[in-house]
Amino acid sequence: MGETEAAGRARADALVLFGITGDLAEKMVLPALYGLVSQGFALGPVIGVTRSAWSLDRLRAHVREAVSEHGTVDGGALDELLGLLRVARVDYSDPGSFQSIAREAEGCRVLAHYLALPPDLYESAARCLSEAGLSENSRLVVEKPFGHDLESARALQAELTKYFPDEAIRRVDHYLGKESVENLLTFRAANTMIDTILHRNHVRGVQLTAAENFDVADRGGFYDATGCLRDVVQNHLLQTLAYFVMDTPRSGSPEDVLAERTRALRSIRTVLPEDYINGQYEGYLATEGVAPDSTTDTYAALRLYVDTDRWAGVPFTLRAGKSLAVSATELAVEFNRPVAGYHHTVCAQKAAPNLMRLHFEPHAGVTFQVLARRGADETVVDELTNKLDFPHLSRSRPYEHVLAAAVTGDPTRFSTMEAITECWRVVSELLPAPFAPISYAPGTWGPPEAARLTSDESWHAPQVP
Ligand SMILES: NC(=O)C1=CN([C@@H]2O[C@H](COP(=O)(O)OP(=O)(O)OC[C@H]3O[C@@H](n4cnc5c(N)ncnc54)[C@H](OP(=O)(O)O)[C@@H]3O)[C@@H](O)[C@H]2O)C=CC1
Ligand SMILES: O=C1O[C@H](COP(=O)(O)O)[C@@H](O)[C@H](O)[C@H]1O
Repeated sequence: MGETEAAGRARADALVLFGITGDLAEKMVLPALYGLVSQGFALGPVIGVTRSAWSLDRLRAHVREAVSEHGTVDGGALDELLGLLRVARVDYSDPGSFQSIAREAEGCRVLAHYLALPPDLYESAARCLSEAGLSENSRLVVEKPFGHDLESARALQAELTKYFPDEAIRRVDHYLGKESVENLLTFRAANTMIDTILHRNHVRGVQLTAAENFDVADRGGFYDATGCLRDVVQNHLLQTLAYFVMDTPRSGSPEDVLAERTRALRSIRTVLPEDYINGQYEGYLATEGVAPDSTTDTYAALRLYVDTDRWAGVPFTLRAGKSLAVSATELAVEFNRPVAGYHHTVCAQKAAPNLMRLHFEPHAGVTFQVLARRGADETVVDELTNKLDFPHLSRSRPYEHVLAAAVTGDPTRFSTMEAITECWRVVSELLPAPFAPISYAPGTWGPPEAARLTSDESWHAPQVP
């Protein structure tokens, strides 16, 4: 292992948390740190970095409140987390001020710097860390989004690698921390009967839906500059798809998993504008922080193809959106219909196709939908479904995995630069949006026009209990 690689992989003695006072920290990062401590994860000091003159007591009160808001709290674990906290005050225009971090991290050898900051601060934070001598032997973890398009992602990478080697940079995509998403690979690789039929010879189409039944709420400013395609499709959905279509890696080593996942992304064809539908829910323009004439997408649907021997020619349709009918994430595999001409398949040809639905949220599991003869009349079939729950996968909290990996150095649960480059490339023809979004009513499934992207002019609505 070379020196920089060792630095990129070494376990961090301390977590340096930029943006500890912010929204993401409050909603995700702090509850996840509590979760890790309560599970016995060996977490070192957590150095909260802020521009404000927060005392340690104030930070502890903030963390206590953030953690308590997210469910029942075990006093012992919370006290343990509060005991790990330290606070450092910085000024992003003064690299010298970053010595405050060095003082709090005294005695620590490897630092994991987690930037839960607005993305336009990544570069100055990385530069100040470097100038303060805090980049050596350390890791830089940056939140999403990584760039706004292919060009800006490359520019950001060029800036960050001036201060941290690529091996020491981790780019967060919390879907890579979801066990139900990782299970796509396990489920296929471990079940040969399933893996065998997941092939262009048997599959008519695949649909991936990530629906949310709530609106952009108080994130109008962020969302209006981002839109649905950039917010969840370019990253979360493409990474999920990669887990589904990738070849089984030779081993579970980070090198092998990352190489196959990236190879899968590379094999996704760039999406053409005619294979894209964008939408905007009615009422979006009245959201605080949204431009009155905004054309930002709150819904995106697209059709793409995966150019591998296994998947060539199979249409994959992806859709995501806010203010839709339900909140659910699901991947539905639609199998070929039976051949025509046999009396016992006449009804079956018109019935629903065989489906395998892989549920990620709200409850992980798999549902099989098959046909069986109804009774005396051999030509009549019924649709039967059977669901297997994966309750242990539903309980997973992705930020716990992301933070644990930030500390341990495991790169598997992050996006590589190559993967990010491929993801931006896949949607590059859709940025900026080639047409204005189609309006849709909140609580529906988005623009009906998107049905034309699917193999049968209809989407399989995700199943929710
Ligand atoms: N919020 C969310 O739900 C999600 C957020 N993300 C990503 O996480 C990151 C953080 O997001 P979020 O927590 O919402 O961001 P916030 O706007 O809440 O900002 C986080 C912290 O950054 C510091 N900060 C904010 N603005 C400035 C500024 N102009 N100059 C210097 N410091 C500033 C503040 O800390 P202080 O003043 O204490 O220094 C603030 O508490 C972003 O990259 C975002 O894209 C990703 C997924 C979801
Ligand atoms: O990154 C984001 O993801 C969430 C959806 O995440 P999930 O784990 O709840 O599926 C999305 O709501 C948000 O807009 C986006 O920024």
